[in-house]
Amino acid sequence: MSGTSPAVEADGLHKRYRAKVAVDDVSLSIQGGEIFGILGRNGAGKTTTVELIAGLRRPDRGTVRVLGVDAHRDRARLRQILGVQLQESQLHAALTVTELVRLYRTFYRDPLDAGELIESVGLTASRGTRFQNLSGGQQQRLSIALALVGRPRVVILDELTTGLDPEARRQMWATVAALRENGVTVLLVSHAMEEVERLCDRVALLDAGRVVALDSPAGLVRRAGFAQRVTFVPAGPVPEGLLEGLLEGLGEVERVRADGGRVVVEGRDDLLQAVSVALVRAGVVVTETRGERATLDDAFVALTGRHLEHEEVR
Ligand SMILES: Nc1ncnc2c1ncn2[C@@H]1O[C@H](COP(=O)(O)OP(=O)(O)OP(=O)(O)O)[C@@H](O)[C@H]1O
Repeated sequence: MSGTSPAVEADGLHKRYRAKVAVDDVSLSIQGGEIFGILGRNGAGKTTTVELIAGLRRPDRGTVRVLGVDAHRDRARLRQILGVQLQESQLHAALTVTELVRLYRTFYRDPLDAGELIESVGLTASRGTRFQNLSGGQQQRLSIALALVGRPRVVILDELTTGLDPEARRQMWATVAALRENGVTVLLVSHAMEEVERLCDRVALLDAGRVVALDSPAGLVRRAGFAQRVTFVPAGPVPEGLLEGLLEGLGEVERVRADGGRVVVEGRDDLLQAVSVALVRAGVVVTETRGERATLDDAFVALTGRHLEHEEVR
């Protein structure tokens, strides 16, 4: 591969399941050594997109090249350069960690050493444990190990931290960051914006099968249209329009709106300080004051009118 040709080039991908268009004209160009994220709501078409890139599904239209290899015409060569960890991998439940790694080693010409690989994902102490008896986090780590066993130059990881506790999630992020250090290109599918913001060099936001924006995480967050947000609840009744009038006069404020009982102020710079001082000076008592940066979710709302993550009932 020359230094400038992309590691993954997907062009005009389209996939329909009967009446449902899952992927609608998706084109992506991923550079070597990038951690590239695909972020979207449940059902946005993320998994279908990466299955098309991995050569596991045939597109109705469009082409995929991974390091120059046609993903649909040359599956045998693709398998040697691409590692794939998909959601809910179907592994032989009765085999142990070591047995599974040994089995997968036989699929590749120049596989990694079994013991070193198991060590690198922190499973040495569990190497004799059957897959079905591993914790969720251990199963995830094993599935990453199996995606890496053939020394792939490109790796696809789909929802790698879903269902993991915070500690296991952080370990997984460290594993992915280490892949980039070794020059591996990573295509990371997620609906968790924190994960994508931390790890990815660039992100494609997918909605209803289409790429609605593609940029660095910071570049995407700028699409939110504001940098800071302050919310608070007035302690008592406030005459209508008073707060809006007071706050809209501040240089840092871009927008003020009511959201139920809360007041939401969007703007920039040290918004929290500016708003707090103005409220104190005007003698308005407030509670539950919170200042936060704009996130990828705010950008997603600005682009699509909907939130990224479902409002799940907890
Ligand atoms: N095998 C299939 N047959 C029919 N419809 C499918 C099939 N696989 C996916 N779909 C539909 O296609 C759309 C895209 O699904 P896909 O799994 O690619 O989305 P996703 O963004 O990965 O979602 P999730 O985050 O829930 O995994 C969804 O509406 C889904 O219901």
